[in-house]
Amino acid sequence: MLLAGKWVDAAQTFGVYDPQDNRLIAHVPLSTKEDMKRAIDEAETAFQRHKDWPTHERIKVLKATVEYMNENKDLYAQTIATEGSKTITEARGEVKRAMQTLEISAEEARRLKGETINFDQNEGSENRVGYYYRFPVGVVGAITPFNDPLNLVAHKVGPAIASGNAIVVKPASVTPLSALLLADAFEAAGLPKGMLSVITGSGSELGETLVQHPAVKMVSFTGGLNAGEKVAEQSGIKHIGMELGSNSPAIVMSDCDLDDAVSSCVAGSFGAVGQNCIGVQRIFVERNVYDEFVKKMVFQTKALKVGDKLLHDTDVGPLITEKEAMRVEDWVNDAVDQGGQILAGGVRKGAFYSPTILADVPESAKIVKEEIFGPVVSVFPVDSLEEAVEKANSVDYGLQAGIFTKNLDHAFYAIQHLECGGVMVNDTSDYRIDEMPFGGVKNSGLGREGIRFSIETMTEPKVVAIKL
Ligand SMILES: NC(=O)c1ccc[n+]([C@@H]2O[C@H](COP(=O)([O-])OP(=O)(O)OC[C@H]3O[C@@H](n4cnc5c(N)ncnc54)[C@H](O)[C@@H]3O)[C@@H](O)[C@H]2O)c1
Ligand SMILES: O=C[C@H](O)CS(=O)(=O)O
Repeated sequence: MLLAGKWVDAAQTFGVYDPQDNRLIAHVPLSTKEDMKRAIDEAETAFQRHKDWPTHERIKVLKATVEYMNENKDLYAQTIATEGSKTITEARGEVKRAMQTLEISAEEARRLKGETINFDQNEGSENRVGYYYRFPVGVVGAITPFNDPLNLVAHKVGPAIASGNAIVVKPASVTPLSALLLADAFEAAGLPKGMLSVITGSGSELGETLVQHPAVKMVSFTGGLNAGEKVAEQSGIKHIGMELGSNSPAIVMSDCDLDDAVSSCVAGSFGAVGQNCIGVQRIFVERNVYDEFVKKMVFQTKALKVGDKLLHDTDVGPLITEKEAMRVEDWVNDAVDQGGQILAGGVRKGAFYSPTILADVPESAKIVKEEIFGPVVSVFPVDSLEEAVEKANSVDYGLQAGIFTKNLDHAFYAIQHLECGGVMVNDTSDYRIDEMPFGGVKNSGLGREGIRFSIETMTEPKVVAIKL
């Protein structure tokens, strides 16, 4: 088989399929542990060779990468929409964000600095001057999920390159093409050979090799809790960044703009087919507006167009596999068996699952306690903000949360008491700009992404004290 200009044994490849119709769209290398080790060794060699790679050159490569992506943005969008679940409209949005992520990375490269230290604050150190500066850890190992196959890879590669690191990426096996295209852009932009490698294949097979390799000094993982726990166990004494799952709540108070809350919750629950770490999964509505809220949300949800991802007026595409759609169906049926009511949706057709609203679901149900990662949201009436916050906090995740209210006291109570990494006021949890600190507490992860924050985990401070 001819693959990327090289003849390879077909057994050394695996297929990438469009989840919409199971059409084979590409073959990519089924890399081995030896391939991963070779990529890491190349990364280490490249890092050592380019330790003095000047910041202005790093900025130039990042900016040239963005230019290349902009010239090919239709190809990038088409690839995201074809290999993944996103509609073409959502995919175009992701390409724009990925370019922005790399632009911010170039800016943060310029801002990467240390500080002077006034040693004379200590008696006996009056004759010392100095500072600390940040230096790159060396080789970063990155493992990325399927749902944002371009921007979440950019969120690792951008800061790594900006801070002078080499990086080896293991993308999700179902959506590797976007990561490979990103590598093409960096190559076209003149990134020195070996500074970035994308190694495709099985996560469990290659992930262990990547995170345990002694040359890998920082592990940056984004994915589900199960895999994240394995990566954390395997990594050992290394810098580690964990961006994991969630089960995000929205609180709707009666004093809010209800129409705004409804439209935001519909978008936040069903965007990207709900395969979104900060998607809305639970909505707590103050009882005196609960019926009106539910009626309006059901109406808008039923109006969503589910269908062909590549059509511009499609709102919701397929889940990433039919198997995932069947899992979502099972979780909904489990909730119904426990007394839950389906107010909208609840219908599966192949990999498609209609946007679903559940009511009267017991709080002990799996679909309330765990991460559904699908187009299903559960609504609950509450009698007070305190009750809403207590219920919002009653899961083992804490990534982001949203509260709709015009009352500042309510907003600041929620800000103070919600256990999570981000609180959005008058918006849902599904809000992020790529520069802000992003991450969660409890089982939602360790550390923060967002370019400047990623760079901190990919660099080490070194103190310099000069005795005069
Ligand atoms: N917090 C965030 O920023 C964020 C962003 C996107 C997705 N996510 C989470 O990711 C999950 C969905 O993505 P997914 O289905 O691709 O996740 P996943 O955990 O199944 O896979 C994520 C990555 O880990 C690899 N992997 C799987 N098992 C592994 C192992 N044992 N060792 C090493 N690597 C392994 C996979 O190949 C993939 O590249 C959801 O839980 C979602 O919330 C979190
Ligand atoms: O799925 C989780 C993503 O990190 C959310 S976003 O696409 O970056 O906003």
